[in-house]
Amino acid sequence: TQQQRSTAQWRELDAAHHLHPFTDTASLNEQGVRMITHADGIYLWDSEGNKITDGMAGLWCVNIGYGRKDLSEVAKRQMDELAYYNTFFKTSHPAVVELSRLLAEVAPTGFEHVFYTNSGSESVDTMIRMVRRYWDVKGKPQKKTLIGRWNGYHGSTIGGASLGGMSYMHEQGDLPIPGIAHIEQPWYYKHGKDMTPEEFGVAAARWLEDKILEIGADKVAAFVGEPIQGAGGVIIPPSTYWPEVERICRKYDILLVADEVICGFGRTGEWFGQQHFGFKPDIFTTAKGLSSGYLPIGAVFVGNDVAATLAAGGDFNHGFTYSGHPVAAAVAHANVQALRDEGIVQRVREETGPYMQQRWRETFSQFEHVDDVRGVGLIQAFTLVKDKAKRELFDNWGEMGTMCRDIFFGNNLIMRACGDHMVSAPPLVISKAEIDSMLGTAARSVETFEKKLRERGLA
Ligand SMILES: Cc1ncc(COP(=O)(O)O)c(CNc2cccc(C(=O)O)c2)c1O
Repeated sequence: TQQQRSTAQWRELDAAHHLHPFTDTASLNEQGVRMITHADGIYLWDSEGNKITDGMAGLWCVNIGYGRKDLSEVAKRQMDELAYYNTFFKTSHPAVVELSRLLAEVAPTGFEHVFYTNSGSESVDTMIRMVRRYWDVKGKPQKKTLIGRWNGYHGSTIGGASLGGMSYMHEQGDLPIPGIAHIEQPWYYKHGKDMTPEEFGVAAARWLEDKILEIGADKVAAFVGEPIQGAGGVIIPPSTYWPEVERICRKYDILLVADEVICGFGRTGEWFGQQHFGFKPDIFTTAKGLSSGYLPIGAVFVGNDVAATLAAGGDFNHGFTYSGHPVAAAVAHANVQALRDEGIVQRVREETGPYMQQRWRETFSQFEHVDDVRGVGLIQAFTLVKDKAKRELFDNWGEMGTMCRDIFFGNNLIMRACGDHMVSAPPLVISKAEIDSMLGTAARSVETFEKKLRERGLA
């Protein structure tokens, strides 16, 4: 078993040797990390024995919940049988075949083919290369540009970070790469002005048409978007947005790609977010809930006509050592099978999702500095605002979110601050009683936050 150390010793060694993602290392090392040592269901425990409610399912990924010994048993059995072999050079293995069959079953109709990666970013980079290859094979090699949204998130590889619309990422590494464009995000609360949500949804989709005409449809390869923008702060487009986006993509003959890394595998109550919004992409990218984070694995679901076109093009010169890794594939198979056969996705759609959405709105609509209370299935958020009546946001975007997030964390409830949006995406196995308990803690935390605002004369 693991070497037992004091929290202080863990912290010291971590500070000495471990570089964390998306972190200001110097400031982190001043405060020291929180050592998470165990987890079960929707709960984490830290090295000081504190029990923490994980309102974020890790990083939006532990859909099946923590502590599933059946998954660790599958991992051990597969590792003992075949710990690794590759899927290059005309070889395959039972684990990846069984996973591929299962994924074709749970996928929306028209998706029979899956390409494997190790992460969401690698799924996005794979998609970028597939999309450009598709148009080469179609004899339109000048169709290269992919359009994403500002404040969209598609990962941290060169391609994913370029396609994403986080400018603070573009500034580091001279991104975006050539052939990437962005349009404004469908954030009704900020851009909706005097339009109804339905009118705004169409208007926001038309921004895509404007961009296509600006670039030239003959140069545009694809439009890429998350059904609901996750890391951008749970930006839920009006119902009219995605059908209008799809219509525009068909009109100008550009591929439509859904990034389902967060929305996939039951998060919205449907298997995939595209089904909640009623649109059909040509390709979609996944990771996270595919294995519930138990092992790193991603998958690109390739629509039948894109798959046929790629196949007609002979060698597709792309792939990874661990594409279809046997242990990751076996665990993903067990995870997806459980999400389906234990009725977990169905329960989100029919029971716990509706319950969370009702209780979430009841809990947060009462606060003076909370607005745009929103959510679908088990992904939900609200925005911290300066003046609700005027729909006025706070200055210094993100400062209030950080302060509020720290209050939550101090109450042993993990939520995520994306700017001044407070967001939550708990494991899909959360019960109604656990929802009530989580929201009780959350309400107390927001009360403390508003008290702090008044003390600082900000409210
Ligand atoms: C829509 C989407 N696409 C791609 C990725 C990249 O996946 P990988 O990280 O596995 O390469 C993501 C990942 N999303 C993500 C990753 C890490 C942190 C947070 C956060 O909200 O704090 C969000 C994502 O949300």
